[in-house]
Amino acid sequence: MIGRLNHVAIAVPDLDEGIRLYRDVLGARVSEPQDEPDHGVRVVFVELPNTKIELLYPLGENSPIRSFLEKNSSGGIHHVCYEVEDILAARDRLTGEGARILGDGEPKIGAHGKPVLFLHPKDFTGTLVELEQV
Ligand SMILES: C[C@@H](C(=O)O)C(=O)SCCNC(=O)CCNC(=O)[C@H](O)C(C)(C)COP(=O)(O)OP(=O)(O)OC[C@H]1O[C@@H](n2cnc3c(N)ncnc32)[C@H](O)[C@@H]1OP(=O)(O)O
Ligand SMILES: [Co+2]
Repeated sequence: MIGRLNHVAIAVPDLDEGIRLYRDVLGARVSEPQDEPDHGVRVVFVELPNTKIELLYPLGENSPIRSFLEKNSSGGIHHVCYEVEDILAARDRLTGEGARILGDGEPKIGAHGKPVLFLHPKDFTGTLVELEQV
């Protein structure tokens, strides 16, 4: 059911420093920061030949990454995003398997303008999983 790895997300305590590290030190192509108020994050995409790295910085008081950064003060890998062809079919199959969909269970539009869902990290060996319909 899952397809390609769309991105690996890294939460960062300092977005400018994250951009500097990926652009100037590692020599990658890095997008302009974009605010995603529906998701409570500011994001930057690092474009690699085979996938993307999403640098995440909290936006707003209720950012879902705030407590993660409190526990991981240097930042850290926050989630992996797998592509699916049909997000509602994926959701129904996963809920049938007992996995918990985060939020209200309905897809939101993600940073690429496509529907996304998140699965509880405790149901996937401690890793927060995002699904994106492509
Ligand atoms: C723009 C979009 C896109 O790409 O298109 C995005 O990616 S937006 C990316 C940002 N959006 C999201 O992450 C949305 C989905 N995330 C959420 O709903 C939340 O972050 C949760 C995953 C439910 C965690 O919420 P919160 O940190 O407030 O809860 P909590 O501190 O009580 O954590 C509950 C337990 O889960 C663990 N936990 C929390 N975040 C985790 C993570 N990222 N990876 C692995 N484990 C994690 C905690 O350590 C804790 O375990 P212990 O109890 O063992 O200590
Ligand atoms: Co993401």
